[in-house]
Amino acid sequence: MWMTWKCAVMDLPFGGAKGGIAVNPKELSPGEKERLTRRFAQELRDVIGPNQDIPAPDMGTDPQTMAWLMDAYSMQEGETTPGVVTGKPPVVGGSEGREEAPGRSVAIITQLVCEYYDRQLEDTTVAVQGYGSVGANAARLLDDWGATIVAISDVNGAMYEPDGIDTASVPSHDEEPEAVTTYADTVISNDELLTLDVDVLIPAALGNVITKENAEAIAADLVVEGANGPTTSTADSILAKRDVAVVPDILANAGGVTVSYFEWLQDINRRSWSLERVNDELEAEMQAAWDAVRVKFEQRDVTWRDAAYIVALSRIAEAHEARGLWP
Ligand SMILES: NC(=O)C1=CN([C@@H]2O[C@H](COP(=O)(O)OP(=O)(O)OC[C@H]3O[C@@H](n4cnc5c(N)ncnc54)[C@H](O)[C@@H]3O)[C@@H](O)[C@H]2O)C=CC1
Ligand SMILES: O=C(O)CCC(=O)C(=O)O
Repeated sequence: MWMTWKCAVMDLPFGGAKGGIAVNPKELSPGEKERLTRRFAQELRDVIGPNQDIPAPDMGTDPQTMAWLMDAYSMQEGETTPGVVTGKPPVVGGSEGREEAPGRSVAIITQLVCEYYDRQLEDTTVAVQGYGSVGANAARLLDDWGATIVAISDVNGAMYEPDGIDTASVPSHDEEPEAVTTYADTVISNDELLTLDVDVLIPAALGNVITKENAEAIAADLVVEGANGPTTSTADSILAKRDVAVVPDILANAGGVTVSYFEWLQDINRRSWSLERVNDELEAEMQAAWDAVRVKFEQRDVTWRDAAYIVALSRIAEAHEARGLWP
């Protein structure tokens, strides 16, 4: 479901996804779907071994996991099928820049939304929950671009430095798992991080962390969603009433699916792109999606989330109409 929204808001003609396979499940009969799912789980089990847990998609998965998925599927096909999953290591058909892409898109959108509200990044304080693929890459880019990152966290708690953290010196989840607090002089809890008085809050770890219990206490002016679904719908309404701008996940972290789309293009064309090209094209796609959402935000006087849904749903409706599926 996330992928449908993200592809629609980014305008990507793409069926593949990290952790998914490049078929549209809607085109499969229930029997085919069940057969494929069972075959795939068994193949994955064969590749990673009987005593290993199959990792949940996304959080905790890494490029190697995606290479296992490609291998499992390719064994069935009798040939290497790199386009079947994305997020693979570049050496086996992955894309340069895919790992950093969701964090990069969060940083790009944060910069654009700050510009929109006439806020210079140099004068902007940011707190980031989660210091993994999404959170660490977003924090480091915003730090490079001049923002002051005052708090970052992992599952053990948060590092808090009101004068700004040198994000390059704190290892990300991938570099040294769950190490953030061991590098901190001042440790606060994840709950405290969420209610810090900062300009921008980026929840980039888990879903459902901004809830009706803490929405009144969110002190940031802007929330940019790095994780999928970090804000419950009740909390979303509370934040809207309080005029806290919330830029939704389906736009902000869509760099992941966008570079997955680039990866798929590279795989089916058997041609790899440079990191520079990936980053340039990602920036162009993010700018275009931001512009489309901003236009609806202004025209319809809705929240950023509703504006993104309007863009996505209009494109889906247009595609249905073009196919003649509706009278
Ligand atoms: N990696 C990707 O391609 C994309 C990921 N996302 C979403 O972003 C979120 C984060 O994913 P990744 O960065 O890939 O995961 P990751 O596994 O690289 O990092 C997760 C981070 O969250 C921290 N964390 C875990 N439980 C926590 C808790 N209870 N409280 C605070 N921090 C906690 C971990 O310690 C780690 O620092 C997830 O919601 C994921 O669905 C969204 C789009 C793309
Ligand atoms: O790479 C993709 O296609 C999906 C990325 C992802 O995990 C997400 O957008 O939630």
